[in-house]
Amino acid sequence: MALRPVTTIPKSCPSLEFTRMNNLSRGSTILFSTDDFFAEAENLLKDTEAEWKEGVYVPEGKWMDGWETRRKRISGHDFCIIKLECPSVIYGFECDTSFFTGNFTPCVSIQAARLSPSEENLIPPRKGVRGQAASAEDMKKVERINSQKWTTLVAKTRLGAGYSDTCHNYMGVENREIWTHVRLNYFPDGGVARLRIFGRVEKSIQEILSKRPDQTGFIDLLAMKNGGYCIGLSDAHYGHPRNLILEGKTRNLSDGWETARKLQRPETLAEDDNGNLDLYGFEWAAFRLGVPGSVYRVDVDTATFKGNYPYACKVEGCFVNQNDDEEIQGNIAGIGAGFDQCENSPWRSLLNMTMLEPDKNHTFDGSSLQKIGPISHIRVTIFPDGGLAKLRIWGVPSLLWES
Ligand SMILES: NC(=O)NC(NC(N)=O)C(=O)[O-]
Repeated sequence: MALRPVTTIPKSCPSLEFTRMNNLSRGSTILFSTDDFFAEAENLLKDTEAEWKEGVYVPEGKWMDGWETRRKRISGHDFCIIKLECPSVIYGFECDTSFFTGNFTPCVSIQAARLSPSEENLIPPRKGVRGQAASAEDMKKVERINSQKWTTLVAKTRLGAGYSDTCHNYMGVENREIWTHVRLNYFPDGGVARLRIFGRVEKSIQEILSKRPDQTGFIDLLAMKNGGYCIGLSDAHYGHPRNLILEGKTRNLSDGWETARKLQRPETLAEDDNGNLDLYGFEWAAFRLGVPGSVYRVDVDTATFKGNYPYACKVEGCFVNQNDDEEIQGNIAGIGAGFDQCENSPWRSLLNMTMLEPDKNHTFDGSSLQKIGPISHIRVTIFPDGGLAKLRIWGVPSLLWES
């Protein structure tokens, strides 16, 4: 069956907000917390939405899905230290207080540091057990980290209670330095359900090349762990496109990018006399590659998308000189998305519109890919809607060509 594109007016690019970026809490670890009395700090980093369990109590009190400390009866305040999986630039945070209504932390501040392994070793081994608090001795050890190492990214800020309209508590960050650790300070105590750390991994090209997983010598130029991140999208109703660039196997639909069904779609689908199916729209997501390079293979994986895989997809690339300029990225992300080619669009087709199958990794290389030279950004468009599990852009960093 042939594909017959219909023209749809491209949606405008959503504003370039930090919440579109990777959630760096995935893969991060709690190294220390002053107090885990009601619920352990590890809950802050879970990649699932916070839950409420009506009527469930544990020996310490009400079961809560977050990090909740006891009501302080001594001086001081609670804090925890988080180790990021990779050195990263942080663009913003979300302190999600879901379900903490009478016990949320009234104020937080957030700091970050770039700690050497010997500085990290000053932090005592974590126990992380509900009902316990750090000993005075462990507190002293942590305080040996020079306080000058901690840069305040978010000054003391009041939080909203954990009701659906006030729980999000988004906080932007201007500083673009590279960090290895984050410190969340509660003033003075209480609970937060999730701390989402939005940003991008920053690794040297040498480090990226030293971990080439693929026999062919290609690296995934787009992978989150190599520095790729989302710069714009049309829809993320059930799953965010940042999931496409995560490492590892897809467990279920929540690990992928999934859009809503198109509510304005026709009541019945029709084929014309030549057997062409009328499509009725598209959705797109654009990314900056972690490393600019030439692409040799593209994997489009629909794993676990069985009744909701897209009918077809296409992949485009472009090369932008100032490839980390946030304003430029915001401007190019949605240009000419869908079927239309705008005159001023920098995007070139890498993989022309191709039909997809359910629950399958599709590999495209050789003559299925257009030769468009080195690129710094990638955009995937799906027709008309649905979801993808993973997108892998295998290639050779352009720096290799230059040296
Ligand atoms: N009902 C409560 O939530 N009480 C306490 N918290 C827990 N988790 O029991 C508290 O005082 O913050």
